[in-house]
Formats: sequence, structure tokens, C-alpha cells
Amino acid sequence: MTALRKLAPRQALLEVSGVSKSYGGQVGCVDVSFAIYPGEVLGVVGESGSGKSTLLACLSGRLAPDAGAIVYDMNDRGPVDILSLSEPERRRLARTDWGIVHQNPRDGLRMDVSAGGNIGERPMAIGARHYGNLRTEAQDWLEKVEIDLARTDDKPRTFSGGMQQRLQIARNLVTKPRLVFMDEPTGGLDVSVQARLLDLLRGLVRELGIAAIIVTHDLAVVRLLADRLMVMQRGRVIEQGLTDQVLDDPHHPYTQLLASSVLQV
Ligand SMILES: Nc1ncnc2c1ncn2[C@@H]1O[C@H](COP(=O)(O)OP(=O)(O)OP(=O)(O)O)[C@@H](O)[C@H]1O
Repeated sequence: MTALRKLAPRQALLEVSGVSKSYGGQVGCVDVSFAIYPGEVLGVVGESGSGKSTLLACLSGRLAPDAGAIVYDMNDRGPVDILSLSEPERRRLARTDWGIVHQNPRDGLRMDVSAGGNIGERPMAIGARHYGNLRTEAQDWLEKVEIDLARTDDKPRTFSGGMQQRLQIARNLVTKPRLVFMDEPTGGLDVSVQARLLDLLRGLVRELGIAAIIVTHDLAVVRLLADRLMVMQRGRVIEQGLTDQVLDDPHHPYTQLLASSVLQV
């Protein structure tokens, strides 16, 4: 008789259950639950004020939710509720396993440190010391994000918005995090710059096998980048599923409106 091997259940990288956060009487997000697996890209869309940024801030440990659990599968410890971590532990996680790409690159870059220095900081924070290797690695990443190597020693404040955003991406990805949180990564950029940046992001995320949670109000961004999509309205998740399925066959009236407004453009 052939022995049937039992498949081990796949461990989620991040498992979120019942997360809620309000600001006084104001609803931030309500009872949000989902799981994300290694290498998967999850898009979170919704109109302004639907709770996307609140959710992202809770997930990345920048804001304490009022209720719920956020369990992250740590490399060295296995699944841990991030709310139970001490502040230094959470900071270490943010420097090693996670990346955070802010909408405004000024929030994610050190504007008074050179471009090369911005990239080298994360490897240094986890122990890299050899100057020559750090510079080579920084320049590899500048090339990956299409920034001229002649700008290695320039400060990011002398860069265009698109270059700053590409530098912020390099700074986050250099240590190959397992999970990257992105808040409107192409917001505030010209349409032509957005398209190039999206292409670049898609290539890097796929090449490195990184899981990502991307918050955006732009359906073109999720169409291009996200394997799965979660739609939020008034703080609640109203629909989630595979991106193409949700956008091509939306069930909730709000998602139908969202999908049809894109088609009409
Ligand atoms: N610091 C705060 N104090 C009070 N209310 C807040 C605060 N931050 C967010 N809110 C409220 O929480 C709700 C969700 O806001 P949030 O910023 O998470 O939405 P969003 O979907 O990210 O919006 P946007 O796309 O405009 O950034 C909104 O009603 C907002 O007014």
C-alpha cells in the first residue's frame, strides 16, 4: 500500500486576527483579519479615510491596536505576537526582517546622509563593518534602482522625487527583508515616473521573493503588483481575494463601483 504523506500546513508569515483601532469616537479600522504567506504581495485599497494607513501602522508596530492579534513568523523564534515584543525587539525586527517604504521619501530617508550612506546603514545596523564591501553593496543597489553611480556621495535632498523614492526602496531592500510595508509608494509622483517605479518594484519584489503589503488608492498599482487584494470601506474589510478575481468579478457594490470607475477612465 502506498503510504500517504501528510502535507504540513503552510505557515503564514503574518497572521492578523480581529485588529481594531479607533481614535476616540473616530473609527480607524474594525475587526480586520487576514494572513499573508512568504513571497506574497497583498494590496489594500479603499477610499480616503477607509482605514488603510491605520491598519498599516498597526501591522508594522507603529500604532497599538485596541484589540486583535498580529502574529509574525520570526526567522529565529517562530510565530510571535508582535504586540508582546519589547520596543528594542520590535525595532530590531523592523531593521532586519521588515522594510517600510513611506509615501513621502523624506520620512524614510536620512536627508543629511549620502545616498550610499543611506543604503549602507541597514547592513551596518546588523553587523556589516567592511567599508569597501558596504560601498560595493550600496553601488550595486544604486544600479538596481537606476541611480547614476556618480551620485553615490550626494545627499538625497539634491535628488528628484522619483530618485528619492528609488533610493528609499534600495535602502529598504538591501538587507533582503522578508516583509515590506508600503504606503502609497508611487503617490505624489508624475504618471510617467510612477510607471517606471512600478516596473522596477515589480521586478525587485519578484526577484527577491519578498512578501509585501501595499496600501494604495490606485488600482493600477495593485493590478500590477498584488497577488491578492483587500478592499476596505469605513475601517472594515468588505472584500478580499485574488486580485484579478476581485477586480474582474467584484461582489460588493463598493468594489463594483471602484472597478468600474477604473474601466471608464
Ligand atoms: N491621529 C488620528 N486622530 C484621529 N483620527 C484619525 C487619526 N488618524 C486617522 N484618523 C481617522 O481614522 C480614519 C481612517 O484614517 P486612515 O488615515 O487610516 O485612512 P486611509 O484609508 O489611510 O486614508 P488616506 O487614503 O486618506 O490616507 C479616518 O476617519 C481618519 O480621520
